[in-house]
Amino acid sequence: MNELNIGVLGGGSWGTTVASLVARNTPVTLWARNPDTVAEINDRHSNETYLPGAKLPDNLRATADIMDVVCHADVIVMGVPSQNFREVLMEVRRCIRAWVPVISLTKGLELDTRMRMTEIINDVLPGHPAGVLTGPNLAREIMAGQAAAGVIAMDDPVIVRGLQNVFKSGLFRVYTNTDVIGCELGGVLKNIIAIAVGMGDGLGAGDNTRAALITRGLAEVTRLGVAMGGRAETFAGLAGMGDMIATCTSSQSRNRHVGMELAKGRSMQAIIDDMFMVAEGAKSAPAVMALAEQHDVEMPIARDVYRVVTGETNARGVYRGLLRVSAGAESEPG
Ligand SMILES: NC(=O)C1=CN([C@@H]2O[C@H](COP(=O)(O)OP(=O)(O)OC[C@H]3O[C@@H](n4cnc5c(N)ncnc54)[C@H](O)[C@@H]3O)[C@@H](O)[C@H]2O)C=CC1
Ligand SMILES: O=C(CO)COP(=O)(O)O
Repeated sequence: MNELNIGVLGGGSWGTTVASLVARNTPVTLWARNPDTVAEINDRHSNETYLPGAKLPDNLRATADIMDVVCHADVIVMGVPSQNFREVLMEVRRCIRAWVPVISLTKGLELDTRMRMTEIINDVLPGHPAGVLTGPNLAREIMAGQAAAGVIAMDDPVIVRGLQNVFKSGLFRVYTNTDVIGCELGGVLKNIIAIAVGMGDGLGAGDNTRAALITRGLAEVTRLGVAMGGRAETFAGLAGMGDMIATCTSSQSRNRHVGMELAKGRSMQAIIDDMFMVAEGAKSAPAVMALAEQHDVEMPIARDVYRVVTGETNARGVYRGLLRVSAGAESEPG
């Protein structure tokens, strides 16, 4: 592969992990806004706050100067949370070079506009190829050297194959896809189902219940995703079912953790106040419900999560409701 300079923006769990993967293939610079994080990555090759115990590659360089990264980058990788995505892109716009692709790692929607991250990229940086790297990829596990697979999705089948080589390595298999909408929505929407599963697990639901929630959750996620322009088969792949399984069953998932805490009767605000990492599902829930309404798609599990997250009801009330609902055909909502 010709050497490309990759700029990764966001020094949290996933930005640092993806930068570490890329460092095996090509030069990479990581921008973190916190100077202490930058110093730790450069001097001690660690990021203990977000990836405790992980040894980062010696050739991973970090900087607190975003222009230092963007002005020289051949590819920009965005690893900041969804609600901060646009403001960081506005900075990127100041010196990004022509036609440099921008790849999102972010699994959320912008609350005010309900936009996906690649839509924001097209909005702020028109003409730059936009894509998403997604799939069942829990950061700490990947840093621990366990095998995983992801998907890179872009409209252009040639560019996406070129960028596949930037991210893939022996233990991180990267597939390509041209369904950007489907891949992106798979990552966004599973977070809400993971909150539902966390609530069930926290209330002592059984393995059968979890399997039912995941399966019916995937069905409603697929319905909205297809209504918004994604392909149904994408939701049966790594970006859909794969990420749904990983997030809904892992004790490492922040979204599932939120559900478990809600099951204790705690308020959303109290839970968020105790977390220093992002749980995108709680943030995106209102935007997802608005999109479901706009596209006339029924999402009963997501709606229940939304009602709990906004304090309209509590996890126990929703769980009792779930047991009362009578079922129709499996192909129907509900
Ligand atoms: N952690 C994981 O396993 C995975 C996370 N993701 C997605 O990646 C995105 C980022 O998540 P994580 O890295 O896990 O979150 P995190 O909570 O570990 O880190 C977020 C980072 O963004 C930084 N940040 C926040 N606002 C910023 C701003 N305005 N300017 C610059 N930096 C800012 C924070 O300082 C922090 O370093 C999320 O959308 C998440 O859903 C996707 C796949 C795996
Ligand atoms: O997206 C993820 C794994 O693929 C990470 O999920 P959480 O944000 O719930 O930790």
